[in-house]
Amino acid sequence: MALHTKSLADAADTSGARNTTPLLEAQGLTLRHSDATGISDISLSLYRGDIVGLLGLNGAGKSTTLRILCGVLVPDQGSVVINGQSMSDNPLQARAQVGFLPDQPPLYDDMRVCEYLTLTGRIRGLKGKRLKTRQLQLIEQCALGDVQRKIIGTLSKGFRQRVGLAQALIHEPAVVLLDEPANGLDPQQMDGMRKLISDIGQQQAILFSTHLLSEATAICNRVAIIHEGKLVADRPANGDDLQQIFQGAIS
Ligand SMILES: Nc1ncnc2c1ncn2[C@@H]1O[C@H](COP(=O)(O)OP(=O)(O)OP(=O)(O)O)[C@@H](O)[C@H]1O
Repeated sequence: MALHTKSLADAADTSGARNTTPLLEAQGLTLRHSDATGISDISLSLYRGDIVGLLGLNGAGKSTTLRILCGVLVPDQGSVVINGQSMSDNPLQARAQVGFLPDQPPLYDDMRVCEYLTLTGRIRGLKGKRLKTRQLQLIEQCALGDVQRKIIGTLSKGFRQRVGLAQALIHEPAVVLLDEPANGLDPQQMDGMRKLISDIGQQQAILFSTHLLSEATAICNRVAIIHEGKLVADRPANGDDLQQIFQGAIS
């Protein structure tokens, strides 16, 4: 796994990606919930080929950050630009370039998997041959072939996550945001999810949240540590000091 992690980091670093415009640029994001919790002054950039783990404990602010980045929440302060489109000035154009898998996948339990992918594709503006092609690609990529005719409500947690991921990817977004995609999966399903994230991260930029440092270092080229609403580190995932930094931040 260490070798795999290194190859991902190298792929991102040797592609010249750092010389290009970020696919996602967040500056000074601040949001206070009614009870004064939330996030404060979070800045983050993602480039093509980045797979970044947003690592933090329960309540650290991971979901709040991801929801702001995908345009579901509006921050009190700060800005988000997705592939050159400002989330505040051009929200439709910016949101069209983001795929989001929330912590609870937004599924319709009484639909079949293939019907759901048709629906979510249409919502994202796909139709005709393009829609059919993307459905077929995602059924293969997310290994949904055996369940494509099944009712979503009958699927296991792992397959529900895969369907949720497929809806996040259907419009080929520049930026993919995943809120604890491996949560509740068994080790085999977790391996499958990691492989999927590694595959899609080659062409896009991915930010996913996790509680686990091991999860982040397994597939990411960078790890951003969030604690009590603040970003306390943003480092290469293969840095020897990550464990120490994470322990220091949360103790
Ligand atoms: N809608 C809301 N209203 C009030 N407080 C909220 C709301 N959403 C989140 N919070 C609070 O903001 C803080 C950050 O929550 P958030 O869900 O972003 O954390 P998280 O890192 O995703 O946590 P977890 O790992 O448990 O999902 C927490 O203290 C949470 O209770």
